[in-house]
Amino acid sequence: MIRFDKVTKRFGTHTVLDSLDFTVSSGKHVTLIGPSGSGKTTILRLLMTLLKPDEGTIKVGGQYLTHEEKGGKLVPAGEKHTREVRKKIGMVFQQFNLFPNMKVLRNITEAPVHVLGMDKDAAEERARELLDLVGLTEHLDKYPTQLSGGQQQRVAIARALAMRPQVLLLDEVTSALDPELVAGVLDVLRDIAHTTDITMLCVTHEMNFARDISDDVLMFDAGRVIESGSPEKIFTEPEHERTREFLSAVL
Ligand SMILES: Nc1ncnc2c1ncn2[C@@H]1O[C@H](COP(=O)(O)OP(=O)(O)OP(=O)(O)O)[C@@H](O)[C@H]1O
Repeated sequence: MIRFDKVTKRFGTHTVLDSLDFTVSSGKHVTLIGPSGSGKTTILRLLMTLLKPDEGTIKVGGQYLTHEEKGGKLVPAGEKHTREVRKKIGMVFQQFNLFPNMKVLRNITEAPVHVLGMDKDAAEERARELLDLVGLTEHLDKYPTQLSGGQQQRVAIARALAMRPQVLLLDEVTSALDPELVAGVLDVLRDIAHTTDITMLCVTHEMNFARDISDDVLMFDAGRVIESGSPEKIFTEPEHERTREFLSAVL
């Protein structure tokens, strides 16, 4: 579902991703862990097309994201092509990023109606289902500021799902929350992971979160995946010295 093929990303002379290869199969929940500044968020920003790779290709759902095939050749993608492929991806950010001037229900229906051209009633029906899924049915008529951080993040999850993405990117989604609100958000994500066939790629510093929802954990260091495997393997029997050092610092 996601394929990075020899992706290099530089900021000036700093090579953040160094000929990076990795894949996330359809329906899998994969977590990226690794030291701060190692390039995890850069991977998500590339997928959101907020950044472009300097070298290499990225595929989502079998289609090139930043390139397209024309006359048998691979050329940089036009905006229309990128927008189409990008629609397969939803993202939840650390800082919820809800529209402050819109009530909860409208936060969720806005993009389906105005970007996908969905019928307003159908979008509202779907939004109500999603609010039920994230446990916020009784809050649909409130503004974001009337909700706790955990509730706002659950709205942000519903909003991302309203676009019916095939892939959900989660960037440090619990790190801006007070500790007592983390569990509610994790429960919702666990539920989504277990009851839908959505592909998930998560970046997190919370190892319990990684353990809870991942099929696979990718340990990332100096722009490359240095080790990958099931959460049990990575957390209990890491093979690589850098993984052991990293885990002993964070666990
Ligand atoms: N727009 C940018 N311009 C210049 N340098 C950048 C930019 N974005 C990221 N970087 C640098 O790229 C490196 C990787 O950043 P990134 O945010 O991807 O790391 P990370 O692994 O997600 O870190 P953290 O765990 O702290 O969020 C860092 O050294 C960062 O300073």
